[in-house]
Order: sequence, then structure tokens, then C-alpha cells
Amino acid sequence: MSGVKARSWIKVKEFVGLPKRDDFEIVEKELPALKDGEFLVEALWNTVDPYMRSNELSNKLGSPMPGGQVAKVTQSKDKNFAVGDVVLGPFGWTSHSICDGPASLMKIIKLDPTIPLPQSTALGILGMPGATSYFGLLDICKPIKEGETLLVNAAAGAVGSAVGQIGKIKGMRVVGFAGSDEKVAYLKSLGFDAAYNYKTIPSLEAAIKESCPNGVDAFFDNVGGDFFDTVLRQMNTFGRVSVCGAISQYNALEPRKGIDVSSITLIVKQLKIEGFIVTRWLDQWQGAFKEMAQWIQEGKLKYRETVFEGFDSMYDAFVSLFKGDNIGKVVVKI
Ligand SMILES: NC(=O)C1=CN([C@@H]2O[C@H](COP(=O)(O)OP(=O)(O)OC[C@H]3O[C@@H](n4cnc5c(N)ncnc54)[C@H](OP(=O)(O)O)[C@@H]3O)[C@@H](O)[C@H]2O)C=CC1
Ligand SMILES: O=C(O)CCC[C@H](O)\C=C/C=C/C=C/C(=O)C/C=C\CCCCCO
Repeated sequence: MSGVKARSWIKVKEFVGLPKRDDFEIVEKELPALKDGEFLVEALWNTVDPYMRSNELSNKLGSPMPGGQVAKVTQSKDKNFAVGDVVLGPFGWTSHSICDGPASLMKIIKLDPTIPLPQSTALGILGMPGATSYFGLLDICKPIKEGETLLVNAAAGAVGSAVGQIGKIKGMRVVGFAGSDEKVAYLKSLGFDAAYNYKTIPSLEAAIKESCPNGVDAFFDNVGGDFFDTVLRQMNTFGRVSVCGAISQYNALEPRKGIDVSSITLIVKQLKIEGFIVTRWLDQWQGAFKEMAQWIQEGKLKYRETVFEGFDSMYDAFVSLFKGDNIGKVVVKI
């Protein structure tokens, strides 16, 4: 069997600035017949995530773009995977893939049919970004006392919107910054105590002083650059900073050289500043998803998705992340 043609988005040029359409080519290739122990999947949902911008973290030139995918088994010679099963796997920006099951290096998880949420959530709130929010907040920002102030930026995105809500669940006072008035309204609808459009406020420093009169105890940073420095200067003693992302720098032609905050400030305030990669907690992701699914069912945790339609829209979906066009998780319905 097989006789299937797979289409893949191949990265053909290193990114310089915002990725361009001609940094990619869509290539079609006929897949071979399945061998024993293999199965064929067809993409249902693809994801685009900011880390794919990295020339270092993404696949090599000439290879398909990386990434998680929710896919349907359409042919199988593996007794563990039947036609019709839906799986989550690292298949990248590809329409069809041949897999040789969990025994191979690929991580292929059968989706849990007892969690009654859309399949696309395995790429968002109950996937890598959701785990990022959960562990980046709870393990690094460590909510300690009821009423502590948490500040999060890119707050209306996949990671940020869950960070703020988990902060509220843990009894924090939550302040969010995002790039449009529509996003600010969304954050308020999620229960954020204060929210600002950082593109239109006259001064970020003044907005922090106004919304965090007792200072900032915990800072979840998705943006980096000047934003990072400005918040760092307003942290309280024993403040915790979760350095999750630096999206303001990913397309910069000349990234900033370093942090523009005196080390004396860090010493005197005894700040704890920790970067992380979410796979650090990979063995704990499933436990987090169970708890988050419960919060969703109880109405305590809400999520949104910005859906692009069709395999050909992968590029538009990807660059939307850097233009701030999305609310919540960007996914592509194939
Ligand atoms: N450390 C880890 O393991 C992980 C880190 N991350 C990081 O988390 C962050 C959020 O990711 P994710 O939730 O998937 O993406 P989002 O859904 O938040 O989308 C990206 C958002 O970033 C904001 N943004 C884009 N460019 C800029 C800029 N120049 N300055 C300020 N804001 C900008 C935009 O929102 P706005 O309109 O508000 O500007 C945009 O909507 C990223 O930095 C990502 O790299 C994600 C997963 C794992
Ligand atoms: O969905 C899955 O299960 C697959 C997840 C794979 C993924 O590799 C896991 C972790 C992702 C980490 C993301 C990190 C960041 O976004 C922030 C760190 C670095 C981004 C550097 C971008 C540089 C741009 O020039």
C-alpha cells in the first residue's frame, strides 16, 4: 500500500528578520509502501510556534519545518495503531508521514478519548504551550502568598493567557500586557485584575507603577528586550522571574547585547531569574494536563484558538505570531 503523496514545507534559506515566503518551498514526494511495524498518518491539525523561527532549534536547511501535529492513521501495519486512531506526533509541517511507532525515536501518543476537548487542544492548552504556562509559572514564579502580584506580557497569546489564569487560580493579583485593545478586553474577560495595550500607553514604567502599587512579586516574561529590563527594575525583594521567551528579539537584525539592569539591583533585591525549556518537565506533562482539563471543565481556565485553514496557510499562520495577529493558540486545520 501507501501510494500516497506527501507535501512538506521545506526551509530553503536561513531566516533573516521576519521569515519570508521564499525562505520556504512546498515539496511533494511519493511515500513508499509500508513495511511491517509501520503506519501512515494524515495531518489533521498542525501547529506553529515561535521557537520555529530559530535557525538553531528548527530543522536543518533542506528539511521539513519541525513541530507537533495531530494526525489520523490512514494505513497500518503496526498492531498498536489502527486505521482511524488519532495520534500526536512530531511530524512537522508535512501532510502525510510514515511512522514506525513509539519504539522509534518519534514520540507518538494516542490522544486520550476520555478528555472531551477538541483534538487541536493537544497542540495548545493541553500541549506544549499549556505545559509551558503551568510549569513556567508554578515551578519558577512559585506563587507563595495569597495576593502577590504577577505580571505577564504577550498575555493574550497561547502561553500568556493561561499563565494569567493559573495565577488567578493560585490567588495572585494578575496584570497583563498585550498589543491591542481587543486583547486587553479579552484579558479583562478572563479575570485579569489589570490589562494594558503596551503599544498605546505613554509609559510602560508608569503603567506598572499604577497597576502594581506594591511592586511586582512574580514576572513571567515572554517578550524580553526593553520590556524585560523595565519590569526587572520594579521587582520586589525576593521577586521571581520566569524567563520563558524573548519574542521581541527573535526577528531583530541586531539583537540587544545584554540585560540593561544593574547587578546591584539584582543583589539588593535578591531576585531569582531563571530561564527554562518546557521539556524539562516532560515526564510531568500528563499530570498537568489532567489538572488543566479539570480547570477547563470547571470554567476556571478558558482558552482560545486562532485557526488558519489549509496546509498552504502554514506560512501565514507562522508569521502571524510575530505580527501579533493572534489571540490564543495559532493552529492550522489541514
Ligand atoms: N521556554 C519555553 O520552553 C517556551 C517558550 N515559549 C515562548 O513563549 C512566548 C509566547 O509563545 P506563544 O504563546 O506560543 O505565542 P503567542 O500566542 O503569545 O504569540 C506570540 C505573541 O507575541 C507577541 N509579540 C510578537 N512580536 C512581539 C514584539 N516584537 N514585542 C512584543 N510582543 C510581541 C504578540 O502579541 P502582542 O499583540 O501582545 O504583541 C504575539 O501574539 C514566546 O516568546 C515563545 O518563544 C513558548 C513555548 C515554550
Ligand atoms: O508539541 C510537541 O510536543 C513538540 C514540542 C517540541 C519543542 O521543541 C519543545 C520545546 C519548545 C521550546 C520553545 C522555546 C522557546 O520558544 C523559547 C526559547 C528559544 C526560542 C529561540 C528563538 C530564536 C529565534 O531566533
